[in-house]
Amino acid sequence: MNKAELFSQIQKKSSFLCVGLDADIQKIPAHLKSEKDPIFTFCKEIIEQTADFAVAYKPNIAFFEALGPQGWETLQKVNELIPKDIFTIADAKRGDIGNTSKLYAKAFFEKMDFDSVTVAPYMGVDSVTPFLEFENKWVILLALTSNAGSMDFQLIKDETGKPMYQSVLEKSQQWGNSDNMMYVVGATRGELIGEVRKVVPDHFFLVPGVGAQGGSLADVAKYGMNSSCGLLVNSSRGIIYASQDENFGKSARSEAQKLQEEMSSLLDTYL
Ligand SMILES: O=c1ccn([C@@H]2O[C@H](COP(=O)(O)O)[C@@H](O)[C@H]2O)c(=O)[nH]1
Repeated sequence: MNKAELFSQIQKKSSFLCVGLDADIQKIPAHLKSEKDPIFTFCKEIIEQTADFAVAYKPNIAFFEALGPQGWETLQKVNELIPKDIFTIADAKRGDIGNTSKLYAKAFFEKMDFDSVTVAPYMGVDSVTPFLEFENKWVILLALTSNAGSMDFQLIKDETGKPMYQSVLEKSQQWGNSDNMMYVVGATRGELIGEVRKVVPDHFFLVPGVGAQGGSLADVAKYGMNSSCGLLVNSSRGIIYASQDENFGKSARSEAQKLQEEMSSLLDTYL
């Protein structure tokens, strides 16, 4: 999916919601555990109930990998189930020496046909560029993450006062552009999102951290929205575990709808 197609979906649905599929076998409703593939059944119901409001789905690969070989099969089946006009993100946080990154890219883009994969920038140019060699596929580079540990490295300033996340943003401009690269920017970072936006005015941000991590959707839009929206805001646990009984799908739908309605009004305000 290209940038224009993504923006068109955002306009059509009045939404920039990404539903995170962090499908934890310990947390899914008890009645699903007797199913042949409980995680698949769970994700299927979540996708069917939320697809009207979502412009992206983000399976976090950890939750599938943790199930062993069966988990990879489940991930593939889940990805195939997602409607083709909805953007898909493999949240895998990959990145290694060039020849290894190349095979990670092949796995997620060719074998599994995801639209995008999250990539860690720490190993630099040769670890990231192999992911950029696939047409209509995207790298989503970790820039300013939502967790407390992001302070350990990302906010360290160099001798000119520039924080490390800013160096990541600037350097990576030499690798990709706003048609094949997005950045992870945590919703918990408040007005720092505006600082990121100043450095990369045209790129999309994948923004985790609303819902369970307490980030403010209004602040994300205020500081981060650009003329093509430029935001995919993720919520995982706040949607998929809205209830853990037989009605979990309907509860997820209702949470997704609430976020979409807020997003619709933010799009009216800022676009
Ligand atoms: O900075 C980051 C990068 C990735 N994540 C991932 O996003 C979701 C958030 O889940 P919630 O339940 O909505 O908190 C999860 O998959 C994380 O691994 C992040 O939170 N922050």
